[in-house]
Amino acid sequence: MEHAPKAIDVTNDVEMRTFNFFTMGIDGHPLGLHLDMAIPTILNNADEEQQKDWLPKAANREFIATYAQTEMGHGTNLKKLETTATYDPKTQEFVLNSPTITSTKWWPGNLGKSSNYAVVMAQLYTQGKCHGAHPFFVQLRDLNTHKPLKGITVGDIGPKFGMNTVDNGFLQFDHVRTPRRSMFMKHAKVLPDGRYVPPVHDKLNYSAMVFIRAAIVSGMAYHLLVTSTIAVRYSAIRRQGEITPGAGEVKVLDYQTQQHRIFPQLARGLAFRLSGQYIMKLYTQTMDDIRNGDISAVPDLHALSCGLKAVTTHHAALGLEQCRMACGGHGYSQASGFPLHYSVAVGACTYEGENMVMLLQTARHLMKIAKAIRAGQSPKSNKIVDYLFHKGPPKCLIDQAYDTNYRNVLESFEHLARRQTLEVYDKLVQLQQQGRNYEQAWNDCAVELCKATRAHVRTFLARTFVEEIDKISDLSIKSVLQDLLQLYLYYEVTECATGLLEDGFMTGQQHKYAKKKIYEALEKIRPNAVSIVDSFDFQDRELHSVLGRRDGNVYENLLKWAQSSPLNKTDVLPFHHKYLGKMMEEARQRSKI
Ligand SMILES: CCCCCCCC/C=C\CCCCCCCCCCC/C=C/C(=O)SCCNC(=O)CCNC(=O)[C@H](O)C(C)(C)COP(=O)(O)OP(=O)(O)OC[C@H]1O[C@@H](n2cnc3c(N)ncnc32)[C@H](O)[C@@H]1OP(=O)(O)O
Ligand SMILES: Cc1cc2nc3c(=O)[nH]c(=O)nc-3n(C[C@H](O)[C@H](O)[C@H](O)COP(=O)(O)OP(=O)(O)OC[C@H]3O[C@@H](n4cnc5c(N)ncnc54)[C@H](O)[C@@H]3O)c2cc1C
Repeated sequence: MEHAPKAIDVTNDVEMRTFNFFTMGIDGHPLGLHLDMAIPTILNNADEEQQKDWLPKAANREFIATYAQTEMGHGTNLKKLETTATYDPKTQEFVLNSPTITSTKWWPGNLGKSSNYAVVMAQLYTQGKCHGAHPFFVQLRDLNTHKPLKGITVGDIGPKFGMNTVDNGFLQFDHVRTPRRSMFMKHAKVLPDGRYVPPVHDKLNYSAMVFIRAAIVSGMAYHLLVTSTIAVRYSAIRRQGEITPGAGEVKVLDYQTQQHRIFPQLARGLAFRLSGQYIMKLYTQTMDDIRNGDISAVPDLHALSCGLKAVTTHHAALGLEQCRMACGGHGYSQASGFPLHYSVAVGACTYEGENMVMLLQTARHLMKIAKAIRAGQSPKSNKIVDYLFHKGPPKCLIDQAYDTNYRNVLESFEHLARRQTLEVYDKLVQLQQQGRNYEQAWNDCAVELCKATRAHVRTFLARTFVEEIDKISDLSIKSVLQDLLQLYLYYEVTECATGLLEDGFMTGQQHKYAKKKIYEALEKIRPNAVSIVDSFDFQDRELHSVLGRRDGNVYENLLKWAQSSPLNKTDVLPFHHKYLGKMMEEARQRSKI
């Protein structure tokens, strides 16, 4: 029986339970976009009167709304969205139109068959001028018959890589009229006579995307912790091969390679959860500030949410695949749950802002800071980026005898982020001095810009993990989490080793030291591994996995699962005699000739 120390209550909180509702619900939940994007849009973009009208009905589920922004021809470049909303002052209505095939709204979740309302992002035209993409709250289907309203063509976009129980849909408008007040009017407005009133910040209409980007960080934590649970539990019952000849087959979890494959995903899951809580708090605080007229935190929130979303989704996608591969053949079965979790999780690398584009958004923010640093300005007491202004130690100190609170490791991450940020900034300047325009220079530095963002986000994730573990008072829990923290930090050191070795900051000896600390951490985590994942208290139904069952009865239940397949309802299927049986009979006849 695996060692069972005290449970660790890391993810057993309401939010993660809520997340499960969202995420597992996303795979087939008709209210997914209603809850995740339509309601946040109403909360942050509807004025008081609109909120009074729409919010109670939305919360009461008197209708189902989606978030229809992406079009067949454009997802990233919102400036080029083609759906138009043209104001008609005579009737005080907007006319929504899909002028081209590529303007067809394409991808919105639950649009195909479930939703009867949508937040529609459209280019706003009034008094002959285009004011860019703005959100409108539009009814799509009759509330009683659920039939599409006049001028609206809507349907499902067909099977996808995953999430095939979500009716992602398409939507076309043929000069559909909607009242002036269907435009979200908290930030920008169009007056009855057609005059446009601009918002205090032209990106406040994008807040629903920011909410999801922030929420996705915890979402990725959830996916990593779920799949690590499956992989750890299965690896603790699966026996295969011997370590000591003649001593009997070992649990595959005793192989160092198995630990090196799974435990870092566990550690990253915790790291992402802690940063996920931070960014969600920053989102909530920023939305409150905006309500009070203070938009100062908007750029920080945008930059951090884009970077965290891109990094955590990427690592979650890789980590889930590692957990699957660690479970051998049964990991490839639908019975494992991995296909479901993976196909839901990896969608987040694309939706809510494709990862490359998100990394580059954060890089825009970093380049502004680099410019200020090169201009000799001092930091503006912003804990997320202040370290970039500081001069860290000239050499890596991770192998010093005492590294209180991993200060030396954090300074290594800070060094890499600082160097990468400033070097790519200097290259940007140099290319422009050589005659390239800014946009071309930017594109020629894009890969290095993405690296700067990754290094910056790594620093944030690591610092947050260290700070949050330091706050834990229960020493038995703290010691277990410190093992995971040690693994996380030194694993990240090896992951960015090229950057640390490139300028001689870290030595090969120190890289070897980092690896030693990883192997040490793996050994310390091994006896607690099953208890750590059990402490997450995921229900078997959440895991969707025969391999990850809490009772560990994999083999009996794997056979039961297989036998329940429709294919096994009868011993001989009709197709046999119709095709294979006939083919073999004919072959036998031919061989007798
Ligand atoms: C009950 C509540 C319980 C709590 C719930 C939490 C539970 C906790 C646990 C976990 C929850 C997990 C949930 C997981 C989620 C599952 C559900 C998922 C459903 C979602 C399905 C998918 C939906 C979609 O995909 S919606 C469509 C998404 N599309 C995009 O993201 C488009 C990407 N493109 C853009 O955003 C923009 O085009 C751009 C940013 C790339 C470029 O902007 P643009 O204006 O076009 O041009 P640019 O010149 O680059 O920018 C100009 C300046 O504006 C700044 N800026 C841009 N965007 C923003 C912004 N959003 N905010 C602030 N500032 C912005 C930019 O930095 C530029 O500034 P600068 O100063 O000039 O640099
Ligand atoms: C599962 C799922 C659910 C979705 N749900 C919704 C929804 O509910 N509502 C909604 O409105 N949308 C939704 N989407 C659409 C999603 O938001 C878009 O797919 C996403 O924004 C990317 O846009 P795109 O698909 O047009 O790709 P593109 O923007 O065409 O990008 C294609 C490729 O080009 C690269 N690229 C594009 N622009 C740049 C650039 N400036 N610099 C560098 N590289 C660039 C990208 O990195 C990407 O690799 C969903 C998508 C998926 C997969």
